Amino acid sequence: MAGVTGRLIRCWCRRAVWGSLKVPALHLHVSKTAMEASQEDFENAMNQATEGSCNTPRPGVFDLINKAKWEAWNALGNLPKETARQNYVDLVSGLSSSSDSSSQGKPEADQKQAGYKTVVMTSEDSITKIMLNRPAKKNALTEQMYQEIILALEAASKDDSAITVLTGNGDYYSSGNDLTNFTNIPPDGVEAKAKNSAILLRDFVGSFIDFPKPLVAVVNGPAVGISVTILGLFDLVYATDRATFHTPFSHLGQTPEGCSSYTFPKIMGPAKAAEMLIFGKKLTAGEACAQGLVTEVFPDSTFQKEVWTRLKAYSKLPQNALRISKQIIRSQEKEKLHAINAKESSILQERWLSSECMNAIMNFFSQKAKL
Ligand SMILES: CCCCC/C=C/CC(=O)SCCNC(=O)CCNC(=O)[C@H](O)C(C)(C)COP(=O)(O)OP(=O)(O)OC[C@H]1O[C@@H](n2cnc3c(N)ncnc32)[C@H](O)[C@@H]1OP(=O)(O)O
Repeated sequence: MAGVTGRLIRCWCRRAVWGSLKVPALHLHVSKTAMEASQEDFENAMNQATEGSCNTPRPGVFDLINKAKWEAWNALGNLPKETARQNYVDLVSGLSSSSDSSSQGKPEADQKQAGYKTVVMTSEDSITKIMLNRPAKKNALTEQMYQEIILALEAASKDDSAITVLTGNGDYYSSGNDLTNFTNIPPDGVEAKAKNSAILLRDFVGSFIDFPKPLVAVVNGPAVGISVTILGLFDLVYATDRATFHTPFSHLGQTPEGCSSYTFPKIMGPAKAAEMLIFGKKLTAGEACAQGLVTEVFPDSTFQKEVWTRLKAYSKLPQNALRISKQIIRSQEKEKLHAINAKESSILQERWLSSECMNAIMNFFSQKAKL
């Protein structure tokens, strides 16, 4: 903790608390089919799609395993970001359909998809589950996690599942943005960092706005910050009675994102939305349900069983009808949501450079101030 605090104070002296966001050109050549691809192929494709072309020093001659991995990643060369992402998604989607055909007679088989480091993506019973997987850090969202969730949603949108679920591993759903995202200064400066983070935020929220199938949040515990705001973009939100919903933006010198400046007043009315988004009132699961943010609350002891039984039944409904109904509803205001997302992201880009925001983050790390 002393190291983190010292680093933050040094950053503060330089008027910044930002981390180095990797926004390199992304490169990937995928020539194998999904069935031919190995775990290492998936890892290299994922590296390429999230981190860009090989950017680490070549391992020493005796480090045989890492040297082989490095050479495979390096061999992928240079491709534009969008191509790298698309190639990764094609590889993963291909795996999903080939696995489905090869596992006929074993329809219950849980198809775990390779390559992700911060989320676990599985498909079973026509449901694709994306599970946030940093339980020791309360599933706080790192930059890599935002990027992997974007990729996972893109893959889920193309696989043959009927429903997609986002949930968390461990006692938290998510503690929101990982505050260490703000701790290192990149060589190109704090303003560039803020700009790149705003782009990542806009892309992340945009992938929820555009998601074409029914999207369900299985809120397995407390939720904070952006993990709460994006709930307004889900089709169903099931919560354990242990969950709480907290958007402490003013406490952090920040402002609402995830389209919540629009969706929350619409869902719960302006007064209740203001209490959450401006004054940081934390809601219990029951309160969030009464205000329309949560669809239904379940006792923690039976939460997983009841929710998955419900979702399995829903996933048997005709898939095209599910998808088309979702799209009719979303199409009413998709453009508006994108405009709101862009505006919220651009306002946050400014807020992240403010002394209010920097002080709040330093406070968290130096004093271990809890929300
Ligand atoms: C691309 C950028 C996009 C940005 C989009 C913007 C989004 C805005 C937001 O999301 S605002 C919300 C930000 N979140 C917070 O401020 C939460 C901060 N965390 C806490 O207050 C607490 O950790 C807690 C209340 C969530 C949980 O408290 P508890 O006592 O139960 O647990 P610990 O504090 O001991 O947590 C265990 C370890 O996890 C680390 N951790 C938890 N949350 C975060 C986080 N958001 N960022 C960074 N680290 C987090 C915590 O520091 C502990 O680590 P340690 O074991 O190494 O000490």
